[in-house]
Amino acid sequence: MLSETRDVARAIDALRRGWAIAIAAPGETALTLLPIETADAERLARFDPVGQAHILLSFGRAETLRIVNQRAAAEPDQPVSIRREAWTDFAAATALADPQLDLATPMKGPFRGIDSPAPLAAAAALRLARVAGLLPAFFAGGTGAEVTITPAAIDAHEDANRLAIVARAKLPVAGAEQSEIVAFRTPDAAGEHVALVIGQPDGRPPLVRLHSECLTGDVLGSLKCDCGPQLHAAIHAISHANWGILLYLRQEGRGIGLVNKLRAYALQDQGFDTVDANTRLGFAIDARDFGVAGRMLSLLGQRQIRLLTNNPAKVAGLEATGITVVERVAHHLPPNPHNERYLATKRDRTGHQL
Ligand SMILES: Nc1nc2c(ncn2[C@@H]2O[C@H](COP(=O)(O)OP(=O)(O)OP(=O)(O)O)[C@@H](O)[C@H]2O)c(=O)[nH]1
Ligand SMILES: [Zn+2]
Repeated sequence: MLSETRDVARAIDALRRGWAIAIAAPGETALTLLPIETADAERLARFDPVGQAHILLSFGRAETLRIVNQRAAAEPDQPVSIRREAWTDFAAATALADPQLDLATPMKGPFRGIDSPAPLAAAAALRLARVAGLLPAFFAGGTGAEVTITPAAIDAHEDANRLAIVARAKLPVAGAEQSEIVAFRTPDAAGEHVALVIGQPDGRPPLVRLHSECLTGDVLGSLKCDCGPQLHAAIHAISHANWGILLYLRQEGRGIGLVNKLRAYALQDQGFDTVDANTRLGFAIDARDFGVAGRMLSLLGQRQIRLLTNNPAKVAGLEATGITVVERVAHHLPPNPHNERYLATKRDRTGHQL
């Protein structure tokens, strides 16, 4: 497994450089894949010299493009494969992959859906695109893969159970001077998650906040979301409660990565809300893996917690990992004119208790 997960790291690197990879699932022939976002016309010509390749999109993206209606067999959350027609040159494929171009290129198609020659590999490819921070859209079925991996190796690469504590030190922070920072990582995946343990255990379940990284909110003070104020208010609330844990999870943009989150912001500039923006890009509304948080709490010896959140899906996601949430504690911050719509969408479309 060691060399297989190393190959996944090589595959992620290849995708980001615009090189082809292959995914071989049990019982399927290997599917070669060229990421549309990082390819170019020349690479496409090399990948698909005779025009045999097809295009692989996520269900949400295909639905946005009105492709799935023509495919009775299409099932939600299953990737959608369409034929590469004579008109589907590199520029046309880019317009299929990137929703930022939807308003500029409204006329697309006609499309012809096909049965994927390798559905398990296709689904794994879309998972890997998210991990790589790329648009989930590929040319598939060409030649010239740099590396071949399996879906199981992708899962192992992302396996939260492989997280371990790698460093810990005292870290006095504003609002909580008696704090210790604990760093976690896995042998493979890039994100280094941290926990801030505030105060001393007092026998009661800790007050816990799961904070997902938000560069724009946490560092730049963005007013588009509520992350920055929530982060600081959480530290104060935990400090006030005597003891608890802030988990700072490297799951930017609810797990789609910074660049894709900024693409979602660009779609919001065009009028779409946060939920529709993610769907148009081809991602789940919330792509986070709460197994990471569950594993971190277990490693800190805390399996019963009080959770600071307005998001019932977070409670459910954590409980599914074996952590008991004895109490949900609301975490409301005053809205501002820039995040009013975002907060309303969370309330109306993702079940937040606001
Ligand atoms: N994809 C996407 N991510 C966003 C957007 N706005 C904020 N985020 C990300 O959402 C995450 C914030 O989630 P949390 O603070 O854990 O909040 P939550 O799931 O809404 O639930 P609470 O615990 O109630 O705050 C961060 O990773 C942000 O980067 C957006 O418009 N699109
Ligand atoms: Zn934010």
